[in-house]
Amino acid sequence: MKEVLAIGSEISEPPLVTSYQALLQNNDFHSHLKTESIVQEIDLPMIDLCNLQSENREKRRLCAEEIVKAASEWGFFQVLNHGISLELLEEIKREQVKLFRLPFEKKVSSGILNDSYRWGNPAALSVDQFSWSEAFHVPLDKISDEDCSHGEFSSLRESMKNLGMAMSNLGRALADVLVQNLGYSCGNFPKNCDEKTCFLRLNRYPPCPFSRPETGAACGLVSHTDSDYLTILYQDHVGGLQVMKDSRWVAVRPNRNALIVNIGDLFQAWSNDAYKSVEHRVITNAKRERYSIAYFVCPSYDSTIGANAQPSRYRSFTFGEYRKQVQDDVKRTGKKFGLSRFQV
Ligand SMILES: O=C(O)CCC(=O)C(=O)O
Ligand SMILES: [Fe+2]
Repeated sequence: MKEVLAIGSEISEPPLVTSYQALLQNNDFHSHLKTESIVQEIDLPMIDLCNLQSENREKRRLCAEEIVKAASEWGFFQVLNHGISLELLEEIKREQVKLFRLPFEKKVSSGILNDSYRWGNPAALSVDQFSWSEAFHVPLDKISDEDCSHGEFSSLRESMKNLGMAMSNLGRALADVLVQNLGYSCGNFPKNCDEKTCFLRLNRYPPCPFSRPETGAACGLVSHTDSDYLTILYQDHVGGLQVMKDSRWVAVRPNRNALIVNIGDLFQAWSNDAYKSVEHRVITNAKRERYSIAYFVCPSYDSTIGANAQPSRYRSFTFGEYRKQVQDDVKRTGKKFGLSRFQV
């Protein structure tokens, strides 16, 4: 496969084929493609959030019950009437397309969006750790930085700011429901989550010539759980997100009116496993590129995350310790061990 990247080149694709050359030449890759089973497409539980604001107490109670049930049984759900306009979501998608069409060289080296461009998976040691994607990963407070404006991208900055604010409100409303359900007051949770610690990630999954979606190969984003409290995701119409349900992968049918919400590791620990942080991954498409945007609710690194209920299934740890353990594990083994490292 041809993938030449000359200095000063205008090519916008990251050199994924070149970076995975050794893995692609390995026979394992082709046997891996054959071993996965067919993945069924499903609709995630759908929750209409207009009932959360209802004057009718019973409607509010039922809506909260649906959120709690989905967070406990699936760890993933979709929300409608989430308070973020379709216009804003479509606008950010247009801006995202423009951003990723920049030449690769520029994305890597011009410091755009807080110098947060990442691509592929440098830690990949085998085919199942293969990541066919590129992303910008920006803390909310850096969106407004001068560095992030970059002339032609001032409209991107504006829509990211608006989206960050709207997603932060939505995240808080959902966290309130989940916290109250466990009998705690919602005022101080999630603790120490603010503009410095929460971030937006703009994802792009280039078309992948090795894609076999019917068998679940190859990965745009390897199987993982999110290392945060809560994630809110907007995906385009292409599809590719898969979620682990009852020990099987299921493919999430895209819905342009809905946002996807998932529980992260920190909420699972905090809730003493009442809510589930579930493995998910993204499968590439052979012909079409895919875009998504994720908002991650994270606390400051010195925040302590412990389970509240006793006996606690987790020892108390800071978010900083958690991140470091995850990074060390990934570097050493190519895999994230996550919460299992902190179980008592
Ligand atoms: O792009 C997607 O659908 C999922 C992204 C995701 O899981 C993540 O960024 O952690
Ligand atoms: Fe994720």
